Amino acid sequence: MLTLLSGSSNMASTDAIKVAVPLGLGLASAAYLTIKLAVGNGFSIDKSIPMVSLRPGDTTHDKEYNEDPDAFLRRCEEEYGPVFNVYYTSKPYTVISGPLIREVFMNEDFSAIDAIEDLTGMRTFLNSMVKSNLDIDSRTVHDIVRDNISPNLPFFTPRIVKELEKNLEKQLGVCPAEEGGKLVEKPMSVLQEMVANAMANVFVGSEIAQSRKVIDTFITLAADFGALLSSGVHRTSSWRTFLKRTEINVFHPLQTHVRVLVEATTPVILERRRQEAEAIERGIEYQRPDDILQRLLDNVDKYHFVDLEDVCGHLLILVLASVHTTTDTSTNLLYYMAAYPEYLDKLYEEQQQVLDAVQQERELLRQECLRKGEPFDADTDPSHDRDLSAAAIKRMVCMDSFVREVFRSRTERLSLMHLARKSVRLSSGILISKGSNVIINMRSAHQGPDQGEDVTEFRPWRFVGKSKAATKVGVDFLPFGMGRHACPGRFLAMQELKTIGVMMVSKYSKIDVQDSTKLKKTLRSRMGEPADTGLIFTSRF
Ligand code: HEM
Repeated sequence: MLTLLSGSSNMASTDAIKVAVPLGLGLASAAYLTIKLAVGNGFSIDKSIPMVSLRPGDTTHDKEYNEDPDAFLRRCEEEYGPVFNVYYTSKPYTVISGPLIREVFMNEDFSAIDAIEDLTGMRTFLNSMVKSNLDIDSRTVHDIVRDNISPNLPFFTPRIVKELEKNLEKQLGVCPAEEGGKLVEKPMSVLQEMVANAMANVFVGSEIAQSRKVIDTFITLAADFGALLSSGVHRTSSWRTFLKRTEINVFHPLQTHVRVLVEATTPVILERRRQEAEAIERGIEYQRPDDILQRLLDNVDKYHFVDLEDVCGHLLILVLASVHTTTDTSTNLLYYMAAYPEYLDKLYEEQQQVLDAVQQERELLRQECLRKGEPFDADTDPSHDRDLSAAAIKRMVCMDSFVREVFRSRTERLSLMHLARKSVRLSSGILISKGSNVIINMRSAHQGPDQGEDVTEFRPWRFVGKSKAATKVGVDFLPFGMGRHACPGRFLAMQELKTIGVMMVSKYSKIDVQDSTKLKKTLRSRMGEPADTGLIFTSRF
């Protein structure tokens, strides 16, 4: 049986660390975008790869890119074709565009995790929270999500909806039109509470999720992690990097969060064990709590965990991958709703139509039950007719398309770098030599011919009727990567994002941006970049 606690408890206060570089594991590349680095491995040795010309006075391409990423990349593609070299964030990258992108994601010799590790030393930080699965290529967290979260979303959805609703009510509530609505200067903090509580409920169960300390850990972990990471990457020499990594290895600063989770989970696990033993003694079936913590405890051998600290460390890696990414994108979704108010009523109408249809179908089932003299069950209980179930949300195709279009429009144009572990020759004949870095031209993917018309415009119904659900990854949709390493949490993330969207349009008829001059910049903000203007919400009723 799993030992609850090991003897060691390397701890250090993270109080001194105030700098926040928000981060999710899968989006470590996004964190990378927030930091400028002056070291690199050099370009591929293939001299046929063209180098993009620099503007007079520029020493890297950063300035030109940042002024207008689309215009810069269009120029590069027109002048040099699909593969070209740039200095981006002061670092040498070979940009891969169009159909060749697939060859990067489908070839295990290109490693995203190596590229991130090379830049940030992220593994040292993650490994400071866990004791097993320390290999850089470990798939454990991926497998935990794939095996336990994605297939069980319909069961988790009612809890997610309840938490999102409760916290939206608590944080925002009624915003009367006659009072001019309610200004929220930092909408992200509203979403943070909603998402952290929903995730906590799924990950550790409702009892532990009631702990304010646990919720705070879910919220601040990404910031603390980002702070450590950024202090690790502002390095000028390998000596400083070595010192930083040694410090992490010795003091384990993220252990503060592990301790919080261990302390909160220990009494609950002991009580669960007591109840299980009692059930066995009485010969009755033990109702296993349905959360990820319990599933991990039940599969200690499968995932090679060594003790509860280790289980909690893995849960926190999951938190890192999920809470901030989902909070950030749902906040951004609200800014899109503010920017395109003309679409909100259609989204509201869609949800009413779907819920009406579900209600009618359930009414037919009820009549059938009455005819047969059978009692009502979960599928027929009238009090759940208008629940935002996973099945109901799935039928809201306009909302799905809206969210996919937000991702298509917002996603950073150069992203998801990969390091070549071995030299790779692309089908075009170009050689990406071992140790060099490639980066994906998202513009070519997200504004390519597959996207239909007006590819530079926001067209929220672009994907309706096209069998391109927001979770469907491919070379035409890369916010979650693709191939073997594609984000396994996207099903949960999308479920939450769409639920948040549905709740927002049903409760609020209008979302206005506080300072409309800042709106355009906010829509294209990078993952983790705080919006510097608030939102004004007006209740629908
Ligand atoms: C809007 C929210 C999210 C975005 C934009 C996002 C994006 C990404 C991206 C771009 C990757 C890297 C894919 C690649 O290397 O090709 C990734 C990986 C990952 N994501 Fe997410 N993610 C989100 C939410 C989540 C959630 C909710 C979870 C967990 C429940 C999660 C768990 C993971 C894990 C475990 C990986 C590593 C997969 C691997 O290396 O095999 N993500 N994510």
